[in-house]
Amino acid sequence: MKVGIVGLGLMGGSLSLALKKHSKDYYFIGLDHNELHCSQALQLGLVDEICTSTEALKSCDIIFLSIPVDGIISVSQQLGPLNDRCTVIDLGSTKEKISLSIPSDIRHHFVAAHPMTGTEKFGPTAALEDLYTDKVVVLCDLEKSGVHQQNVAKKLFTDIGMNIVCMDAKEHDRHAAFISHMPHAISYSLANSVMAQEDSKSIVALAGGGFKDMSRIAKSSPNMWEDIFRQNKSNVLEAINSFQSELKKCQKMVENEEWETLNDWMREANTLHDILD
Ligand SMILES: NC(=O)C1=CN([C@@H]2O[C@H](COP(=O)(O)OP(=O)(O)OC[C@H]3O[C@@H](n4cnc5c(N)ncnc54)[C@H](O)[C@@H]3O)[C@@H](O)[C@H]2O)C=CC1
Ligand SMILES: O=C(O)C(=O)Cc1ccc(O)cc1
Repeated sequence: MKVGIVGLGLMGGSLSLALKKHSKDYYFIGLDHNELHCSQALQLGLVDEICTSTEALKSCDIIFLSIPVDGIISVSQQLGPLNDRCTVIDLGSTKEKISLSIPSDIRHHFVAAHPMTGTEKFGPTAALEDLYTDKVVVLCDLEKSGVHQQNVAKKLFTDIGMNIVCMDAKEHDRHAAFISHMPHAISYSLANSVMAQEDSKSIVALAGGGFKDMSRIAKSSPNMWEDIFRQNKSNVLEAINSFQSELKKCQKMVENEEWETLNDWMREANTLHDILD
């Protein structure tokens, strides 16, 4: 089975490691516009071969697009005619613009997927063999994918231990804005607001677990997140608005010394972890 991976970073590299762990029958061809990432991917054994154009991927059974979400749209427009059995799977964090932008003559080759797992690290050296194990992958607008392509994607994600959830791309993007994209916007804001007030010495001396937990994802790739905020702009703005209104509530309760109301508001927030844990 020949597998092409466009984008040899955290997601593409981890996928290669997970598939290799599951079976020895895969041969990986990698494509990445960063030469250092290509040599690191070869060195780390993430790919067997590097190619320099999408033309060389046309003989692959499966092609993964694991590059930032605007890149996914441009590459999918350059792929051109594909052989009948080829399945193209994108791993982008947004789904609606991607699903709608794939040229209609090759739309059935595509499966729009979002693995709900990742880290704040990026590049080939961030790849992890178990990143996908026991995690959820959302498959979007699956009725637009060919039957063969649906089956290939479902089998592959199941083989690496993932649980599949299906929904339409529009619905996905709204959920993702609240549960994933807004938390990243908040973490970047937290990091910048603390750095604007505190010098690095005090941050190092005083940073406790809570601050470290909340600012971890502020280390995430700006290139990746710029594209996500652009593609999911209206949902992200709605999510930020709703967060701002909660923060304003907190501000007002402290300002007006409404301690009991504040206590109830925090008790309500505590119940999130009855759902998550
Ligand atoms: N980082 C995360 O936790 C998650 C990321 N995703 C999605 O997965 C995709 C990949 O993200 P990561 O692997 O984290 O990023 P990454 O930054 O670790 O890797 C991306 C790789 O693609 C290369 N690249 C970028 N544009 C390219 C292009 N046009 N042609 C060829 N190579 C190109 C970069 O040089 C880099 O090696 C993104 O669409 C992201 O939204 C999805 C779930 C989680
Ligand atoms: O590092 C974390 O906790 C993340 O939340 C990573 C992440 C980033 C982007 C996604 O689309 C999904 C997961």
